[in-house]
Amino acid sequence: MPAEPLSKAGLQDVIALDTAISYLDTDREQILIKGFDLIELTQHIGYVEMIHLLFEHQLPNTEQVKSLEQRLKDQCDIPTSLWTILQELPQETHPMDAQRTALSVLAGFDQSLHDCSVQANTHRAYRLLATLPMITANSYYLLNGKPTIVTDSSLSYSANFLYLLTGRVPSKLEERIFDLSLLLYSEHELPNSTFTARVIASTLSDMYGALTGAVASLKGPLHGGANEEVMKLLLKVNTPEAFEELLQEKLRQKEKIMGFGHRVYAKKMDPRALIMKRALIDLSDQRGDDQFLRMCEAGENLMEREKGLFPNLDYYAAPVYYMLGIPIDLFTPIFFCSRTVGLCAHIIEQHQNNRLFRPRVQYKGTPYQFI
Ligand SMILES: CC(=O)SCCNC(=O)CCNC(=O)[C@H](O)C(C)(C)COP(=O)(O)OP(=O)(O)OC[C@H]1O[C@@H](n2cnc3c(N)ncnc32)[C@H](O)[C@@H]1OP(=O)(O)O
Ligand SMILES: O=C([O-])CC(=O)C(=O)O
Repeated sequence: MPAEPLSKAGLQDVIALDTAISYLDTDREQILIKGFDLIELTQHIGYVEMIHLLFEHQLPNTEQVKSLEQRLKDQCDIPTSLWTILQELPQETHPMDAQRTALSVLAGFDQSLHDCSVQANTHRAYRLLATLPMITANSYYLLNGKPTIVTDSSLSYSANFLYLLTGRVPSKLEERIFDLSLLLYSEHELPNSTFTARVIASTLSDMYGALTGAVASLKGPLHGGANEEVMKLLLKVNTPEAFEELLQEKLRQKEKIMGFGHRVYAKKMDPRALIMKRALIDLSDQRGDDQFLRMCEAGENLMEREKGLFPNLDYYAAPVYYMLGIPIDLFTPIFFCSRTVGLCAHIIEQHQNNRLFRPRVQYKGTPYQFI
C-alpha cells in the first residue's frame, strides 16, 4: 500500500492556528464571527457594526455606532505626499497594485510603527479603515488622469465609500446593498490573504507589511480577483443562452469558471452568494432590468448540472457592483477594503499571542550526491 503523503497540497483541511475571531462551520452551515452567524447578522447590522464587533469584541449600541461613524470621518486625513507617489505610477497599474503601494508607503508615516500592542494596532486599524476608501477611489482617478474626489461627511461610511467610487450620491437601496456587500466580504476565517497576513505578522513585522502581503494575495483570480473576471465574462455576451454557451466552451477547454467553487464550501453553495443574489434581484427589480440576473441564473444552473459546482460570493457581487456603477478595476480593491477589518483583527490576534510560522517540507529532490 502506498504511504500516506506527509504534506497536503494547498494545506487543504490543515488546522493552521487557533483563533477566537471566526469559523466556517460547514456542518451547521454557519459562518461564525465572534459567535454570531454572519448570515443572521445581515438581518440586524451593517458594516460599521461589524468593525465594532471585530475590534471591541461585542455588538455596539446606537450611541457606539454613531460615535464610530464619527471617528471614521474624523480620522480620514491622508499624507499629501502619498498622492504625489501614486501620481507617478504608470497608467497601466492595476488599482490593486496602487492599493498595495499605498499601504506600503503609509508605514513610513506611522510614528509608532513597531508598537505591535493591541492598543496601537487597533488604533492604526481604525485609521486604515477611515482612509482606505478615499485612497482606493482616488488612486483609480489618478491612474486614469481624472480629478480626485473628497469625502462627503454628511453621508454614512458606506454611502460615502460608494459616492467616492461613482461620484454620485447613492439612493437608499444602493447604499443598503453596497453596505451589505461590505458586510459579507468583511471576514471569512483563514483564506489565503488572511493566512498570508498572519504569516507576515508572525515575524513581528508591522501591520502595513502584513496588509501589503495580503493585497498581493487577494489580487489573484483564484481569490479576490475572481469578481473582476466574472464581470468581464458576463460582458462578453448579452443573453442567458449565449452565456451558457460561453461557459460550456470554457468547460470543454478545461478552463475554470471564475465565481464558482470554494475550498471550504467545495460542492455546496456559499451562503453569502445567496444573500448577494437576493440583492441583485432587488436591484434588477428596481431598475426594471434583469439581464445580468437571468444570465447569472443560467450560468448557475449550468455549473450545477455540468460540474456540481455552486457560486461563491464573487459571482453575484460582480453584477451588483457593475449595476451600482462601479468601474470593474475597483471590484477587487473594494473586496480588500471591506476585508481590511477582518485582516486587521487577525493581525492583532497574531501579535497578541505570537509564534513564528515556520513549517517543514516533504523533500522530493535529488538525494544526497557525492561531489
Ligand atoms: C471570495 C473568494 O475569494 S471565493 C474564491 C474565488 N475564486 C474563484 O471563483 C476562482 C474559481 N474557483 C476555483 O478556482 C476553485 O474553486 C478554488 C480555487 C476557489 C478552490 O479550489 P480548490 O479547493 O483548490 O479546488 P480545485 O481547484 O482543486 O478544484 C477541484 C475540482 O473542481 C474543479 N473546479 C473547481 N472550481 C472550478 C471552477 N470554478 N470551474 C471549473 N472547475 C472547477 C477543478 O477543475 C477540479 O476538478 P478535477 O478534480 O476534475 O481536476
Ligand atoms: O475563504 C476563502 O478561501 C476565500 C475568501 O476570502 C472568501 O470566500 O471570502
